[in-house]
Amino acid sequence: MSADFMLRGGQVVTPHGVKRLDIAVGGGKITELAEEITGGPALDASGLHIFAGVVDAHVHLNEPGRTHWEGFETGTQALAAGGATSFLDMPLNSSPPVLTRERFEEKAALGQQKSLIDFGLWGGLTPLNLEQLDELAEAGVIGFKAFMSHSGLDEFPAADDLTLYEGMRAAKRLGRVVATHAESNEFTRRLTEVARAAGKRGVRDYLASRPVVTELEAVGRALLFAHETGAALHLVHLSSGAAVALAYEGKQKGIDVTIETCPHYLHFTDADVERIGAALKCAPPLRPKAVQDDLWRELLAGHVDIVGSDHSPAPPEMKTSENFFELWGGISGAQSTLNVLLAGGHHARGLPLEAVAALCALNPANRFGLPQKGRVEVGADADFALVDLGASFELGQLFDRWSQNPYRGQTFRGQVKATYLRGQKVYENGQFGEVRGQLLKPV
Ligand SMILES: NC(=O)N[C@H]1NC(=O)NC1=O
Ligand SMILES: [Zn+2]
Ligand SMILES: [Zn+2]
Repeated sequence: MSADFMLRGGQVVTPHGVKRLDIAVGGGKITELAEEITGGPALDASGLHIFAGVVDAHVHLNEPGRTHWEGFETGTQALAAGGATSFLDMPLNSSPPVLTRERFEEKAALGQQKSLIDFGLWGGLTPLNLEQLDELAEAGVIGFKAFMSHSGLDEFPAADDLTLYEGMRAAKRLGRVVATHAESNEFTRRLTEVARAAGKRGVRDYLASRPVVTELEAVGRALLFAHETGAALHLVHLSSGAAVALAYEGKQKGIDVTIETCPHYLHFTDADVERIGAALKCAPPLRPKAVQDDLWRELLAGHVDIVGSDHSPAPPEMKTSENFFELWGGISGAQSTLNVLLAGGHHARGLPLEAVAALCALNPANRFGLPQKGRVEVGADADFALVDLGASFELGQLFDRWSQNPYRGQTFRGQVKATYLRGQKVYENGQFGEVRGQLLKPV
């Protein structure tokens, strides 16, 4: 196929290392990678690193039903500005949540109208919809998301043990992954009740109501069920090095498990929650520095598979209260995953660039059945994030729905200059292209 254009002169971050390569793009795909490709037209990428577009496996865009919290338009602008070319949307906090084929089709249609980048949809696994998992798989969900503790929304109830176990049996049969929010319901609910009954309402009281042991207990149980059912398990947003270590032990014993953490656990600590407040409330909560150090150690050892943003904004009135327990739990981070991995990972801790690319692009694409995504290789989609690796900057221009973004004003080294989706420019210098995303189904 003749090329539509070339990207010339860039340092290309391939799964096999960083190389000075030219890239030819034709029909939205990468058609050739070579040290020198002649012909034109060409874009000059000299001085830049070319990463595969980020595949953000964990995003809440809340449309339909809670578009005013965050929707496809602003949410995907933020993602694209952060170098993402695809994302996997969670079945909540859109309302009603994606528990049936009908809700899947509804959200898929909205995304195809409004999303700037490609997207897949998670379906829910709750006690309400065990009977609908087959139709969701047939419709094309990436996998099934279950909460092991209260989700924050009564319309998406937590999966009790039997629901989770039966859900995993079904997922195994259907060839889909089960993703779990792993915090113990028993533990977190009781600790919350006791604290609130005693009139506690501060940041430290909230943090103390969700200690690491509540995460470890749930991770252990999810691993047990995955072991017993043979299901593929994806542990979302692990917040502690100990939880990663426990899950990695399970993986080494042969459990089919992947391990996710989020940029906020890598970039912020409990001390930041005290300083910044509501914008950093999340569950599981941010941890002390020593726990964060453990988490980085696990990540640098290669025990973390995926870094996803868990972007989950809410309107300011839900992020404003004298009582920290009453605030919405969820962090706005769609735009800054690469920044955190490049500054905190590559520059500060020596994380190789191909490991950065694996964590936020290649590994999620592989895990969730998207072989055309997440890699700069011939035949893959021409999805790129063009990065000025040496540029230090203050993150000021944020495109997500609300201003309560804890990354505002943070300084990073490693800046996304432009993003290409299937060969089309979707973002450059604060401006967005006319591109529209397509629905991704796992193969
Ligand atoms: N419902 C929802 O978005 N919950 C997310 N927010 C958060 O802080 N943790 C979550 O799981
Ligand atoms: Zn969660
Ligand atoms: Zn989430």
